[in-house]
Parts: sequence; structure tokens; C-alpha cells
Amino acid sequence: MMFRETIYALSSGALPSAVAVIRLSGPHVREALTRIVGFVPEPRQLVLATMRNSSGEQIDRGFVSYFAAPASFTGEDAAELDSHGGKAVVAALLKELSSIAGLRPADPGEFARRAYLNGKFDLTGAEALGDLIEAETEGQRRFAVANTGGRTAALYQGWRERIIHTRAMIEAELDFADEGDIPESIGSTVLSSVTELRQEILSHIEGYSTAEILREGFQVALIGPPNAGKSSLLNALVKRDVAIVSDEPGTTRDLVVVNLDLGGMKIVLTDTAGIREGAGKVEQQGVERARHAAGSAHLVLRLQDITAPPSFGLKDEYTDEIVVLTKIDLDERVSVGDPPDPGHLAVSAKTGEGLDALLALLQERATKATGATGGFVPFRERHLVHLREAERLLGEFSAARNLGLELQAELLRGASLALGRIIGDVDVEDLLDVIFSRFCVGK
Ligand SMILES: Nc1nc2c(ncn2[C@@H]2O[C@H](COP(=O)(O)OP(=O)(O)OP(=O)(O)O)[C@@H](O)[C@H]2O)c(=O)[nH]1
Ligand SMILES: [K+]
Ligand SMILES: [Mg+2]
Repeated sequence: MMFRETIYALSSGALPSAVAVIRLSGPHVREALTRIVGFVPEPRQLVLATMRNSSGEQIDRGFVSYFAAPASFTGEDAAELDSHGGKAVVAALLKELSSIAGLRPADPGEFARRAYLNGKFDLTGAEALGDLIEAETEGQRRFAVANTGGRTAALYQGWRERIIHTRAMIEAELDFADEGDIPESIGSTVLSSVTELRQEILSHIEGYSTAEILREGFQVALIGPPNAGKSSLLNALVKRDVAIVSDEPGTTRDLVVVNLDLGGMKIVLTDTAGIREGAGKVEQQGVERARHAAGSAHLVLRLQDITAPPSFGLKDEYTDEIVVLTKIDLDERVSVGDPPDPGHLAVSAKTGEGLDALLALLQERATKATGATGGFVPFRERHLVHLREAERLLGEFSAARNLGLELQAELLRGASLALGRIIGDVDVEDLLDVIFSRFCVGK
């Protein structure tokens, strides 16, 4: 696809910086380079050059590189100017570029959008690229990288081809059969291949939780009666005073949420209000929030003060929970290595005993929760919507008897369209804004 306008943007981060990278893409790139540095370098070479304004005055000296279409990120003629990262330097270069006819500043994600439209990657590839830029932990980075290579697209494309093949069998029958009933032999082949595919899609959908955990983090809720030491433990784990601690029961009212990076895994710790009966109105709201946080967490840490009697206010049980005995510095009979119950953990927020073991456990649980899928899972809510739609249509196909060939073909067409929407093969115009506007300017 040819665009008439040439776009440019500062693609590196906030100024001032040691070096700034200005990126250009479009039909006027050669012309712009000639204007700014006086020549067009050999493609794919970094060349030292003096950058000048239209009166010939030097703006800066730096590097310039040129990428001839279609061998560039966008598929168009493209270039990069590497200047010093001073605010005035970059401002002068951008001003100079703006004065060249046919050039305009790029919108957020516009380079990537052009790359997509020129077939450099499919929509899932673009989304993975966005994830890579947003990745904060090593786990997120690895996951995003795994998805940038077009593997997801290949999977969905393969499924589409199977559906299209099945549909072709049905349509061949449509052309020949008068009564619109498929012969028994073909009917069972078609049905079993549709059922098999539906099963594959279903198990793929299940893998979404992996992506969610990697992206949003492994959710850990700290619950327990008032004064169990929840806020103290949270602070000790993140080594910051995030939550207020006091000897007054009912100190924490709202949820206090902090992120932790454990060995490349994002862990989200939530401190909650102490759960007890007969709390006042505000505290009761906090208790409800606590219960809700615990209910939606991947792991619940149930804290118990070893110096306090066992709590009866905490009847709710959660599928994955661990009892953590707190304040063990106050009882010399209890030590980290020897808790009264071997299934429990023992810690002291005051001395730091037991914290390493707890952190190791959190990391292990989070890693286990993301499984060994190697990133081969749906990684956006958007994908899930279309996968569910495809699965639903295939399910309708398998369930109905005597649907008639035409309706069967129609269901398969719908399923194939749904999969096509994930990779961006069909009507995606409205989606492009959503996906690419999330990118930064210059990408
Ligand atoms: N000795 C000792 N005291 C602790 C420890 N952890 C917490 N405390 C004390 O226990 C009291 C309650 O601690 P918090 O962290 O506020 O307890 P909480 O569970 O968050 O309490 P609420 O928010 O009111 O539900 C404070 O006085 C803390 O100093 C510990 O490991 N050792
Ligand atoms: K307290
Ligand atoms: Mg608290």
C-alpha cells in the first residue's frame, strides 16, 4: 500500500537524552535526507553526517541511515536520524522536517500501522509488538517475543483452512445433491473434523488465564483478622512503607495494591481490611472488599497472629490458600523451619524471618500458574471473543441434526470469519484505531 504522506516522529524516549532517534517513513524520505544531510546514504548503513537547516546552518552532527522499500520496518522508504538528545536539537530537526512538503508528524502507532497494512505482520503480531514495548517484567517480555513471530497467526490460519476445506466438501454436495441432504459417508467425516477442531479451540481458550497472569500479574491477597500483621507483612515484602500499620485493630479499610517482580514474574499483592464480625459501617465495606479480593485472587495468604486465639470470623475458604503464622518473634517456641503445622508458613515482619521462603513460594506458584505453554495461548480479550464465537458456531454445527447443507455451510463461514478477524484478514478497519493508537508516537 502506498501512502502519499511521509511521516516522521521522535522515536526514542524522553528528552534530554544522550542520543535521540527521529524516524521517517514514506515516499519523500530520500528528498528529506537530501535536504537535511545533503545526500542519501547506501541502504542499511550507519553514516556520519552533518544535519543542516534550510539556510545551510549546522543543527547537529550525528548518524543517518536509510532503508529502501520494501526492506524496512514499514515496508516503505524509511530513514533514521540519530542526533544528540538535547531538546533544542530535536526541536530544530523536527521544525526542519515540518517545513518539507509532503512531510507531517506521525500519529501514535502510525509506523506500525503502515507496517501492518504493508503485510509486515498480522494483527496479532502488531498486538504482540505493543506488548513487547509495554513489557515490564522478564516474563512479559519473553511472552511478547514468542508472539511477535506470527505463530499465533499461523495457528488460526491453519484452523481457517481446515474449516474452508470442510466447507468446500459441503458446497460440492450442495451443487450436486437435489434434496439438500449430505450423503452418510461425507456427513460423518465432516462432523468428526468439526468436532475435533472445536475441541482444539476449546483447549486453546483455556490457556487464556496464562496470558492474563503474565500480563496482569499473579494475584495474591493477604487476609486475616484485624491486627494479624497483614499490612506489616506487605510492607516487609515490598521493603517500603506502603500501608499504614498500627496496633489499633481495623487500621486498613481499603485495598492496598502493590506490584512485585519476582524472578521476572509480575506478582500483585493486595493488603486488605481485617475480617471480623460486628465492624462499623465503613469497616464493613472494607471487609466486603477484602472478601472480594480474596475471591478473585489466584492465591490467598491467610494470616494468623501466633499470639492471638484462632479466629472464628474467617469462615470463608478459598481454593488456593496458605496459612501464614505471623509475629513469630514473639514466641520462641515457633521458628521458621518448624511451624506447628508443616503445611503452614511462619514469618516475622519485624525480624524478616521467613520472608525469603514466602517470596520463593510466591514465585514458584506464579511460575506454575503460567504453565509450560511457551506463550502459545490467546493473549488478548479480543482474541477470546472471536475464538468463543468460532467455537459457538462449530458447536451449533455439531449439535443440530438435519440442518440442511446451506445452513451448515453458513455456520462454517461464520466460524472462519471469526478466526479471520483475529489475524486481521476481514473487516478490521474499525479495529486499527484501537490497536495502533495504544502505541507511542514514533512506533
Ligand atoms: N512483634 C511483632 N509485631 C508485629 C509484627 N507484625 C505486625 N506487628 C504488630 O502488630 C500490630 C498490627 O499490625 P498491622 O500490620 O497493622 O496488622 P493488620 O493485620 O494490617 O491490621 P488491620 O489493618 O487493622 O486489620 C502492629 O502493632 C504491628 O507493629 C511482627 O512480625 N512482630
Ligand atoms: K492494625
Ligand atoms: Mg492493615
